[in-house]
Parts: sequence; C-alpha cells; structure tokens
Amino acid sequence: MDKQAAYTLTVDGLSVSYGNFNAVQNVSFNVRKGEIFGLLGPNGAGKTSTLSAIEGLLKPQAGTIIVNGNNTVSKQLHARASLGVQLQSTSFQAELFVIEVLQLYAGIYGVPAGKAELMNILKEINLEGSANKKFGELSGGQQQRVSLVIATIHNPRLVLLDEPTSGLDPQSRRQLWERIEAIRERGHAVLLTTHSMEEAESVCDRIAIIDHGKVIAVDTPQGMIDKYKDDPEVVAVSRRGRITLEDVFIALTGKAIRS
Ligand SMILES: Nc1ncnc2c1ncn2[C@@H]1O[C@H](COP(=O)(O)OP(=O)(O)OP(=O)(O)O)[C@@H](O)[C@H]1O
Repeated sequence: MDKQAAYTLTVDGLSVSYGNFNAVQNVSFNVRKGEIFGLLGPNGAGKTSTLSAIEGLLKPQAGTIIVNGNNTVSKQLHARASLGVQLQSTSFQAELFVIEVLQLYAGIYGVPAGKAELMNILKEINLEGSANKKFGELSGGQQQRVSLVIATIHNPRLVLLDEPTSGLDPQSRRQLWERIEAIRERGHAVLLTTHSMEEAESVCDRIAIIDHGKVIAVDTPQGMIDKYKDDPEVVAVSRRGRITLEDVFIALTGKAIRS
C-alpha cells in the first residue's frame, strides 16, 4: 500500500487568514485509516479554523487537503461525501421532533433508513424515549449525543468532532468515547479537538499540539510524555509527582492564559 492510501486525511502546508491575521500557518499532519487523532491547543490556537478548512467552510490561503483520496478543492463533492461533521446543536431546528431531525439528516445524506432503523439509532444513545420530544427540549448533553449520531449516520470515512465531550456528564462522555472507538474499529478515522488532556490520553492514538497557528509537536500521547518527561520546564510545571500529558502541554504552550 502506498503511503497516501494509508491516510484518510492529509493536510499539507495549510494556511488560513482572516483579513491580515494568520490564524493557521503552514500546518501539516496526516490522519491514518483507523486512527483517532486529536488536535490540542490553547484557546485561539487555530483548531476550529483548521477543521473549517477541512470541511470546506473556509478557503485556505495556501496548502492542500486530501480527504479519502479527494482534494477538497478539485474534488470538493467527493471529499465532502467522505466526511461526517458534528454540528453545533444550535444548527438544528429546535421545533422539530428528535425523530424528525434524524429523518431529515438521513434524507440529506441519502441513507435509506426507515422509522424502525432510526428508532434503533436513538436506542443506541438511550434516547428512544425522546423520539417525540422537540429537539429544543433536550438537555445540552442529549442534543450533543444526537448531533454525533447524525455526524456518523452515513458511515463516513472521516469524522470531524470539535470538542465533542465538552458539557457531557461522565456517563455520556464514556459512551461517546466508545462510539468514537467503534468508528476506529470500522477502519474509519476521527479527527477531534479537545481541551481535555485526560480525553486525549484515553482515546487518541496520536495528537498534534498546535499553538499560535503552528503545529509544535505530533506524537502518540505516551510518546510525547516520554520525549519531554525530563525537560526541566515540564518537570517544573508537574503537580503530581509523575509527568502527565497536561504537564507537557503546559510546558510547550506556556502558562499564560490566552487573550
Ligand atoms: N471569523 C473570524 N474572523 C476573524 N478572526 C477569527 C475568526 N474566527 C477565528 N478567528 C481568530 O483566529 C484565531 C484562531 O481561532 P480558532 O477558532 O481556530 O481557535 P481554536 O483553537 O479553535 O480556539 P478555542 O479553543 O478557543 O475554540 C483566533 O485568534 C480567533 O480570534
């Protein structure tokens, strides 16, 4: 297998600007088939801008993005069809019943699922009892569970998740990790952003740390800990006597809170 075929996503030399401001600068990384890849970075680092460029919502100033073999510019529709994106819950119509939201998106993605199959999907996320509630009546975490199943309803090769577990209770977060791992088991890939170092260590096969629009490290979570564990700055920020991914992250990106 050639190298390119092993990758579900290739981002090469990506730059994104808003006016004169360069939010993403020459960012490159690959996500392999069957891999959960985490993009970590402080507030404003450029994570969402990177995801938006991969989704095709932002036009990059420079760089190439290949999704499942399709260039996002020259083969935009093919690239888009290989992608599942978790939408913010505010993107859904609050007045629709939950089952109708699923019906709507199954239709948009051309998934031939009848009511019984959609009810099964709701059962998987323990929301079968809410099928006839309005979407806007679900709690934030329940809405998030629905938005994840919608992102994966067409079985896409690459799923993009922007802070998928923020606001979820521990039970829902564990269930979501399991659903993300099930995507990997199908040989499909996940690119997620998170501020939870625990989440990155628990579910990500590899991570990239991005800061001020640039990738500063790419490795497995353990590989990153091993590489930096003796670095004096990492040791200095360590709080618990053993080096964690959070210690490495803070030492690499600095202690200052971002404006
Ligand atoms: N539409 C926009 N117009 C102008 N600047 C923007 C726009 N969207 C993002 N930015 C800026 O680009 C930078 C990167 O933002 P981005 O949302 O990609 O960061 P992020 O890493 O996702 O941050 P967070 O962790 O806070 O979600 C920030 O400085 C932000 O202010």
